[in-house]
Amino acid sequence: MAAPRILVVDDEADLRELLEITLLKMGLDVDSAATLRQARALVEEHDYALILTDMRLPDGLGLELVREVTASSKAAPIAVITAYGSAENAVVALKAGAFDYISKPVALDALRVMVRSALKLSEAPAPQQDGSAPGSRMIGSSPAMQSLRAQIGRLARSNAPISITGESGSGKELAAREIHAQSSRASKPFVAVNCGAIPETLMEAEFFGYRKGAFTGATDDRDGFFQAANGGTLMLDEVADLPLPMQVKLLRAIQERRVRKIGATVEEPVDVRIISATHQDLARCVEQGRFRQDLFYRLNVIELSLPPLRERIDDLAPLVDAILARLAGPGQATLGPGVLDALRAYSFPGNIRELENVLERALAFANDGVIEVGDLSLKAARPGDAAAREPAPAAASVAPLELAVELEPAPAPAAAPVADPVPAPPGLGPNGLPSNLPEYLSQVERDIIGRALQQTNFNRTQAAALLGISVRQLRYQMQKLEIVAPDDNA
Ligand SMILES: Nc1ncnc2c1ncn2[C@@H]1O[C@H](COP(=O)(O)OP(=O)(O)OP(=O)(O)O)[C@@H](O)[C@H]1O
Repeated sequence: MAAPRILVVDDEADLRELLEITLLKMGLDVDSAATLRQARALVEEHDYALILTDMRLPDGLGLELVREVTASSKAAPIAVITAYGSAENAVVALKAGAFDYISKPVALDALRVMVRSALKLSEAPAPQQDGSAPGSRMIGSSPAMQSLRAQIGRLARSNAPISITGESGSGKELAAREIHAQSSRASKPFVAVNCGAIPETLMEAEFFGYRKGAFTGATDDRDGFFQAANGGTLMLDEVADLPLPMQVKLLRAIQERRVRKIGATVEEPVDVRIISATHQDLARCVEQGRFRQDLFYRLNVIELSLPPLRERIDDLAPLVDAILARLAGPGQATLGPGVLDALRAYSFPGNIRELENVLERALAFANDGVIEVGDLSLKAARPGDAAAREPAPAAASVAPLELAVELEPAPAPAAAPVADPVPAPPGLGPNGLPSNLPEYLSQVERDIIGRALQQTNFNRTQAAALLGISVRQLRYQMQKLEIVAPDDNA
């Protein structure tokens, strides 16, 4: 079999030669061009496994070649070589369709990694006729889903950072996994990190790892998320929750493609593709000074927006079938009359995760695996639920099982003093005082947080805003008080 053929486009003879030698040593065939004109002629004539072009050429910009190659039917992966410190150029090239970029002075180890990654693209599994990838878990064939699949297929052929936006539970992580699975990185790890769930003090160690003895308790060397995802994809979920000091460190790691473990003296190269996701408006976070503009610019090279379930309601029936088959076994559960219509009429603020929870709960109530409208619990919260004690907006009407269990009222309160106009909260003794103050306060806090979550349909950002605390504080309290939201177990 012929060796893959690479085209190097650079007017600097020394650099061109260095690249040629490196690629030849990797067992590849190499053509080279010193101008755009020469490059165009070669691209016309041959099929390249990778094109590597400098940004500035004597007769034009490498960016022009990026645009032409990306638009052509051949669509070979094309990577750009950018001058040191010109991050903007790299971002512009990635947006124009470049597969990846490499900065001058060219680090040969990084070059080799990039070339191997490009070569693996041709080995990636081919999409099926409907545009879905083999083994895909993504269900739906609505126009919105078809367009999403096509975008995912294109994005999988690049190393550019992607920012996925979409409502809670709309499938952001699933889309990120799909991109990874269809990419040349598929055989390497996909690591998803919930940025809002890591205590601030542990962040650096979690992301970059540490050396033995770096701090008290560091009894062994440990890798961080970057090392764990090396060669693969690192998904930063709820990226808007990253504290500002960590944003600076993350930006550096992304730009330099190197990280330093805590306590280490040298940096190590890492090759990860970053996919970030949030249900917040990151641009707004930038305006509000909560998110660094430079990091936003770096993460947001390509945007992928996931439609909410209510905007692709045609997908509801196949989704219900697939979820029921997964939960009960194929053909074991069916829908009674009117159930699909009831589901179609519902707005699903929690999207597909909420649909999964609704069906799981309904199955628990269903007789002989036949789900009736009444089993869906789409309208009223159960008596005794936190939501039932407080008027909640219509959208928050589903009483999720897990939270309901967690929010079960505390042991029956003793009678409140007769003169007291306010009913005594649960857990108070006959003297109107709690017998265990910390336990009592935890219960009050648990109850209030539960109500805020119910009212906002488990949107942690909104719940935190209602309570005047940060999302981080809310997550921390939820963890401490063992409040489990339905989506935590999905
Ligand atoms: N198109 C789809 N087909 C089948 N299942 C889906 C689809 N989209 C999402 N799901 C399922 O819905 C659930 C939620 O998806 P996912 O975790 O990807 O959402 P998310 O947007 O990342 O959520 P969050 O905003 O809470 O981080 C998962 O169980 C996922 O497998």
